[in-house]
Amino acid sequence: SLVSIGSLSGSTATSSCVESSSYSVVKRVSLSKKSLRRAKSWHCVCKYSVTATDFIAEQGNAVSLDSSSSTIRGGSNGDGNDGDSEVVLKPSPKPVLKSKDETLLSMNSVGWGSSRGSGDSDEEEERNKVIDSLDEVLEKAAKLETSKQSQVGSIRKENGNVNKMTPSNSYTDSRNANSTATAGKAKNLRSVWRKGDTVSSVQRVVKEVPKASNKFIKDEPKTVEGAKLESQSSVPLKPPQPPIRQPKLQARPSATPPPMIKKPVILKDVGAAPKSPIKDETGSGAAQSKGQPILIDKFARKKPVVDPLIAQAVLAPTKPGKGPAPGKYKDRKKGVSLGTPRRRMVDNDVEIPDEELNVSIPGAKGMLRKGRKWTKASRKAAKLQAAREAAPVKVEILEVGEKGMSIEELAYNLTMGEGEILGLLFSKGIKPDGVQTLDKEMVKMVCKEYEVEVIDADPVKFEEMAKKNEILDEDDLDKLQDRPPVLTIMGHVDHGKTTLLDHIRKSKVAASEAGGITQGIGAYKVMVPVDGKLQPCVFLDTPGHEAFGAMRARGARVTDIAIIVVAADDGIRPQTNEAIAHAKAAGVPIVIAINKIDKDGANPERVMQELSSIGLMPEDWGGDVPMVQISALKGENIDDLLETVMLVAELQELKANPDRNAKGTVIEAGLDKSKGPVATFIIQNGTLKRGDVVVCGEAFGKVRALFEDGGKRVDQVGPSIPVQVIGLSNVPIAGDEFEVVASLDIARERAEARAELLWDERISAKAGDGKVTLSSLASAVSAGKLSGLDLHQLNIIMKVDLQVCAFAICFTIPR
Ligand SMILES: Nc1nc2c(ncn2[C@@H]2O[C@H](COP(=O)(O)OP(=O)(O)OP(=O)(O)O)[C@@H](O)[C@H]2O)c(=O)[nH]1
Repeated sequence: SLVSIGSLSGSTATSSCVESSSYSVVKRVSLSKKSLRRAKSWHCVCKYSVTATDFIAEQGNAVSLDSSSSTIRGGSNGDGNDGDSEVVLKPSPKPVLKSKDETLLSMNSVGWGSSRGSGDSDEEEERNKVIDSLDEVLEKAAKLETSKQSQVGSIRKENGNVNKMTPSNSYTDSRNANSTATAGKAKNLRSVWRKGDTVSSVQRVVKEVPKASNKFIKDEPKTVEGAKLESQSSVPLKPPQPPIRQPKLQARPSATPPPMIKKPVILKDVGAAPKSPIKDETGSGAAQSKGQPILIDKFARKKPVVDPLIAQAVLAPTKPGKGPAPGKYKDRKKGVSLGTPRRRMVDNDVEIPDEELNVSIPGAKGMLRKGRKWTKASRKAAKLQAAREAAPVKVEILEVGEKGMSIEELAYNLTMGEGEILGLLFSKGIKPDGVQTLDKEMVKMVCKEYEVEVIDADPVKFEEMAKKNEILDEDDLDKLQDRPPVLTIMGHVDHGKTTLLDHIRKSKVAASEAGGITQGIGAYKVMVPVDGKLQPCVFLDTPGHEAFGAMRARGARVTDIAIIVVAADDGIRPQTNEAIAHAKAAGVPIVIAINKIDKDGANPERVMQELSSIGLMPEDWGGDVPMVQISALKGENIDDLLETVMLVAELQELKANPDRNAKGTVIEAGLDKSKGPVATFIIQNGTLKRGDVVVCGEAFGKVRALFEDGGKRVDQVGPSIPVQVIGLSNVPIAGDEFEVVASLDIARERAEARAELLWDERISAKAGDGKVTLSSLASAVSAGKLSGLDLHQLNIIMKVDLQVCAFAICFTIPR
């Protein structure tokens, strides 16, 4: 009997063994598909063999089976339905378990012997495909075995039945012999698989398979399989590579993918040692025949290969003795010796510490007790250094408070001895025996002798500035809105402040002032063009006369930016310094307006030099103080000044909460014949409305009317806007803070409490004034007002139109 397995694509059968009946055989085979499938259900062995055949048929190939001796007709399957189909099948032989070697031997020698003898290449190709299909059969068998043990038992049982059913059939043709061998091989492989040693069997089975059957593995380098085999056989597999690499490592699928056999995914052991090329070749064929998806790290070969000798040299610890001795060389930057801790004591090389380098000690080298000598020298040097650093520096501007200054402190600031100051006082006819503290006027007199400028430094102003910052409450923080800036114009008298404001307001205030001197704070809301857009801002005009220092201080407290006007033909004058001191004390930015540049004798450069000498460095010279040269009379550069001021204001990020009760500061107050008590408020937060109940100092009342600076009556005013208020019980004090309260009772209660507090302060102040001290006497003498202790006091009642006028005359409030 002969079995011919060939490539019968389509209806062409090329088999030398069945030449005469090739067509009929093909027909039979095509008819036998169903029968073969049925045969699968007969018994296990038959199933295995038929499945292989069936698989080949499904692949579009026809298997010609011919037998001259024994033929099983389709009607013998037992169901009797396939009587018309002529199935040529040899019953499966009784399975005989063979050893692996026997199975393989039979497969190689017997199973393929006939086809080899034919020498037909088509037969070989067909044979290879059959081998692949057999592998598929093995895989399916293994699946069945492992998934359902119960089915395995039944299958075994069926095998026995099948064997019993066909005991008389003789297996003479080679096809059946091949089927038997395949079935035996399947069992052998299955048993081997169970043992876990899949490598050896798989390797041997695939060894003979041509490479054409597995195209997708062709491209893989042979070294990969070698590595795989070695890792399989001897080295345990490493954990699988991260899944990210897998898509890159998989081989590209071919146009007609070969049947894939599910095998354990084998990853290349990247870290494994390179394999010998001999193993690679054998292993490659095995892998290809299996059709296993082999994951290869394509980048493994690109990894730098380190020469073991070099690696050993790098990793080896440095040999001691070849490098420099520890501590031999020093780190130049740190001056610390490498490898050894820093030593304080010196050796013969004399390592001198930095702090001792300035001291020269003769004969230090080689001395036995050098450490002590150096220590004493360093102490001496440190003392000298400290003395140099502690040396007083003569001040050019001295801030003096209302309480004056002690002789010791004044002597320190003027870098002279106390005796020199006392001598000066004696020379002036003042005998300050036992006097420890000089009042403000005496300090001014002494400083004038030594050409030191004295400015007021009232700590109360700082406290009030702190109060100013407390204008905003926590509740306002999330309701803040932009508010117009409040700009205060300050400077020495007649330097052109009012003229400047007149030009900005297009008004003639300066011409109407009594004596040409400003006597109060004028508050004006002005619309200033900024980038072609009018923006509101508020100007406060303060008096420049010496008598109105309180006015300037008050203006500085409520302002956001101080504009200091300095006449270019006059330079810095006392009230210029005072205004600068107020602005600094208030912590507001300063903009310098160098005015009257149109006048003959104007020297703006000199003014800038003077300003820089007192700490106001012009921006043009690299400083941070903006200085604009203007002519208020002719209107030169006024726009530049306004632009600069608004830019500074923008940086201030001025905010307020208009949606709350108003609070602010009284900047001016008086008694009008027709209106009664009037006060000018500047709103610093919230909105003041007509009908609000306000309290400011000892005064309180309900707001009956509100007037803007132009005299226009309004119902309410917002933040930063100055407004004249009518309806107060009496005239408040300029500088008092005001706020809106809920009711008149609350306002009255607060006002009475405030009045009691002021009364106590007044009594204590009068008691202090009644004491005649040596200091006050000396001050009076130095002022040239009095001589001797026989003082005559004259009470005077002044009638003034504005409260500030009384301030200017008396310097203090005559309560
Ligand atoms: N040539 C010239 N004269 C000016 C200029 N600015 C002001 N003046 C004159 O200087 C004089 C004083 O000007 P005011 O504006 O009153 O000076 P002030 O600083 O306001 O004076 P007080 O308010 O009293 O401190 C006036 O006669 C002005 O005409 C200017 O730019 N050029």
